[in-house]
Amino acid sequence: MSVMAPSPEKKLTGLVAATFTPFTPEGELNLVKIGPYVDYLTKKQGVNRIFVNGTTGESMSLSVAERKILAEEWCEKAKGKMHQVIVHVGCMSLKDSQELARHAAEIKADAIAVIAPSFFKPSTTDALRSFLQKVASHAPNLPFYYYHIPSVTGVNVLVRDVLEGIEELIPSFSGVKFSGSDLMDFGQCVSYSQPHWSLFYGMDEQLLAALAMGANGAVGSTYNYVGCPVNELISAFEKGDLVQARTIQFKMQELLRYASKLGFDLGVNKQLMNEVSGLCLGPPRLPVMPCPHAHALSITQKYHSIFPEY
Ligand SMILES: CC(=O)N[C@@H]([C@@H](O)[C@H](O)[C@H](O)CO)[C@@H](O)CC(=O)C(=O)O
Repeated sequence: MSVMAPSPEKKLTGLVAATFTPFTPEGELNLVKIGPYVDYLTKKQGVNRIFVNGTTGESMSLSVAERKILAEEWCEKAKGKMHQVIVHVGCMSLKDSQELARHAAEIKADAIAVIAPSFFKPSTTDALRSFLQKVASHAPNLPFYYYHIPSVTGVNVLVRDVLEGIEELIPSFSGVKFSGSDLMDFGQCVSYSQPHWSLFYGMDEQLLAALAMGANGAVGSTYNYVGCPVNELISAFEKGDLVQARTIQFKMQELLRYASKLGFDLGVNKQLMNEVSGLCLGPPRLPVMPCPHAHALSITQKYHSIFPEY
């Protein structure tokens, strides 16, 4: 199989929303919501890139068949509207991950990402690198991102070590979605990064620090509903207006701090999105619990008091 180097004009930058998976009240996929969801992100949130079937999308609670249907629908509805659709294909099983990688290539996704398996965890960095290589090789022409999220996977390797000579192993390697708090490791990844790679930061509450460290952009759940202010944060940072960038980051932190006191988990996060967007994306899937109504109202009020203009 021939391997295409990722084209520089497709280099990922800016804000990427990690999408929620729309469910019916009965817990089945609710595909009719995906078209309006894409329009909401592009028109109301100024977000033109999506990361689907990730943590926010509850990928690990979905079947392989459901993940394929979702990936297809996201790619279809995003056509001509979104700049990029990245499909997360990581699973506990290597075979399932490879199947999803091949499928992502078939449906012409723009890129794939893979999380570390977390039931049987890779015992060494090399074991993780081998897993990633075996998945990437099933979609050799798609840009490939390693998805680091140690708070969820418990796989706390240094990403910089994962990157050592990685293009010899994975020629399609294109960067990292770094959802960890270790900014030294992140900085070392930036320092080692190749010009065509993208290093995306995924702890939304401290994006500004990652931008200062050299992040090319951000992937996160909150960009579903704070896309506009965070785009302003990035612009302010690029203009060197740190006071304005900090003001926006602090507002986001205030919202998340408030929500955390009420137990900010995926169920609460999804309900906040439902309230703010009006999209009715349904409840989360068990074992994630739906958000208590009173909490959702209280956090939504806080959102509107912090971001009255949106
Ligand atoms: C643990 C977790 O869910 N992290 C989120 C963040 O966006 C997170 O919700 C945010 O920083 C608030 O804590 C993302 O990194 C996850 C993500 O991008 C994804 O859905 O794949």
